[in-house]
Amino acid sequence: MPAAPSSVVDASEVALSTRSLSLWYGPRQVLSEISLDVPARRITALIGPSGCGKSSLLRCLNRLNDEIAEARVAGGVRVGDTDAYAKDTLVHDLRRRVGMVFQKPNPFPLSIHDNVAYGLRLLGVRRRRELDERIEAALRFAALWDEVATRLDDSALELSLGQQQRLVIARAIAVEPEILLLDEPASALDPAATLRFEELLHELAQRYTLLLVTHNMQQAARVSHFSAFLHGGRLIEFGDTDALFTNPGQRQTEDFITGRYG
Ligand SMILES: Nc1ncnc2c1ncn2[C@@H]1O[C@H](COP(=O)(O)OP(=O)(O)OP(=O)(O)O)[C@@H](O)[C@H]1O
Repeated sequence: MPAAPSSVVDASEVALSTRSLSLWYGPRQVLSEISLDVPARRITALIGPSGCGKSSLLRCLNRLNDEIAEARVAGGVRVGDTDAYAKDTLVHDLRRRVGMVFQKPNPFPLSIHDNVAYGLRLLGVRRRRELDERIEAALRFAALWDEVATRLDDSALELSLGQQQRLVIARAIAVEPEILLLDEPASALDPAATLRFEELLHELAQRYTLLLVTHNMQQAARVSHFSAFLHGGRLIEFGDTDALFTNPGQRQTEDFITGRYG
């Protein structure tokens, strides 16, 4: 694939890339020719006004838009060496490699243990000991183990929202993804849980590539290494977060981050 015009990183560090990615819902085009290289093991924030296509872009990356009958995609998405839209790409494998966390925590109505075991069992992990070890490792990495170790058989729905969001992260990382797509994952959390969650994002970025949609500019500036600004379904600017926030290259970016619109 040719290099993205907005490329800011060495190709060896790219975990996921899009080339001229466009998306339509029926006749309406909502993404136009997006070419983006997402750096590996870094946090990239996707920012932009409501309706600019941030969630739609995330859903193209693990092919969740396949579930929307009228959605049509053009252009390319690569995850590592895999062409996400190739005929022989297995969608369930792609979604294991590219996990997703939504705004509202969505634990299954199962026990805490079985939520994290879910994907592992689908992968064929059956032995109790291996399951338990991997569940503990995932819960520890998601900074939830200490709070749930003695109540793994309780319903996940009894956890607080902040705990549920960390459980969903544990569920996602238990199957060893490469990339986590996070769609406003902290917006339902209170300020203390949000701070805690942001610390967790930093921990996660040591091992995984994170792509984070956020409406909160302070959060984008605080937690992300790179930022991509979308407007009207187009990628307007992509770069190092500090540089983009202090010295935006485009007028539209400046207007957005200074709160002049959106
Ligand atoms: N399933 C769908 N069918 C048709 N149109 C859709 C669908 N989902 C989103 N859209 C439209 O696509 C455009 C982009 O929406 P999207 O949710 O991706 O934007 P966003 O930047 O994530 O917005 P927000 O910040 O408000 O969450 C919007 O105009 C929206 O109405």
